[in-house]
Amino acid sequence: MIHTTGLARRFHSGRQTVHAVRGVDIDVAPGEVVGLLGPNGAGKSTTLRMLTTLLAPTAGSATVAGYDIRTDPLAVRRRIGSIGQGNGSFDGLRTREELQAQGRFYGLDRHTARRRADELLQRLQLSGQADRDVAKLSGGQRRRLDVAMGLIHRPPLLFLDEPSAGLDPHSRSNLWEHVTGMRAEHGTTIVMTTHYLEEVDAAAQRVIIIDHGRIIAEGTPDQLKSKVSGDLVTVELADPGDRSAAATIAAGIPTAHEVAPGRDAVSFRVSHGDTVTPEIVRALDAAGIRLRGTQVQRPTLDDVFLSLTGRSLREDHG
Ligand SMILES: Nc1ncnc2c1ncn2[C@@H]1O[C@H](COP(=O)(O)OP(=O)(O)OP(=O)(O)O)[C@@H](O)[C@H]1O
Repeated sequence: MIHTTGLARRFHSGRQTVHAVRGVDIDVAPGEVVGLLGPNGAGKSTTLRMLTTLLAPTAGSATVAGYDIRTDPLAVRRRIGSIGQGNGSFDGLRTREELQAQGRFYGLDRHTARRRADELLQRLQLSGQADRDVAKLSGGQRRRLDVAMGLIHRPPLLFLDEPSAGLDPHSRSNLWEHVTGMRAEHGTTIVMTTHYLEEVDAAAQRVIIIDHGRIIAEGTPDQLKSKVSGDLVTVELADPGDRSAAATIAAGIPTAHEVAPGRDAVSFRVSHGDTVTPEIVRALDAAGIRLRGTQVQRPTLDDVFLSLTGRSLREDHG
């Protein structure tokens, strides 16, 4: 669905050259949901703007939905939906009309455009605004209309650049419900960026981590997390006096590392916490050590970024 080779973009600002994207190779298969993750200024939006034909690359090549972004940008545009940062809607129309006009623009007949517009207005909680002037919508309502505009023609490939920005939690969850529904029903391919790591984690099958205009890692969220030092397993002891004996048993587990006895618990890292937990519970039980509980904490995508770069994504995004 997407194939890029050495895709790059630089900008000249004053005397300086900014290498926003420094040659990325991206392959996305039909039906995949891929998240682009990286700190502010990493090059995510620039990459999406090239793939959606809004910006010409300065080097490299890309085909999107079967067409070359350089030679066939119009063919690309007809096959994609794009919900970008700061998409503007046109003023002067009412909300429903605007959405229907967008559907008609993409070749839907009047009846289908109307039906889908009403469905999206309802899903994105804009039914009450259907007959209001677009110019009179609040910021959040306009944002939801932008989202609806990107979805009306049910594109086989959807780009979402920070789709949740400016949406309240309720609208955000409606948006994701609709997007995942589209994928389940129509096999929509989705490429997204979001600052909400939990959204990438929950929705993306594959994550591409970008930093300083380059891809520094990619894989499923689980693959990426398993490259980090592993899951944190904590066993809580009924008797704090058992902690050194428990720590010795934990240290004996193959692959266990960073064994840390606490006041009334012992924690350690292993690559697969869920499989190791029953093993340590059995070993502690056999040694007569009683437990109050166990916990397995999976690393987050932020831990992954931290281990790759020494910086936290959250430092940028709050
Ligand atoms: N039109 C432009 N002129 C000059 N520099 C630009 C331009 N657009 C982007 N840049 C620079 O290119 C780099 C990458 O920007 P980009 O917007 O792609 O990052 P991003 O990963 O999407 O960040 P964010 O998460 O903040 O949206 C930044 O250093 C940015 O300042």
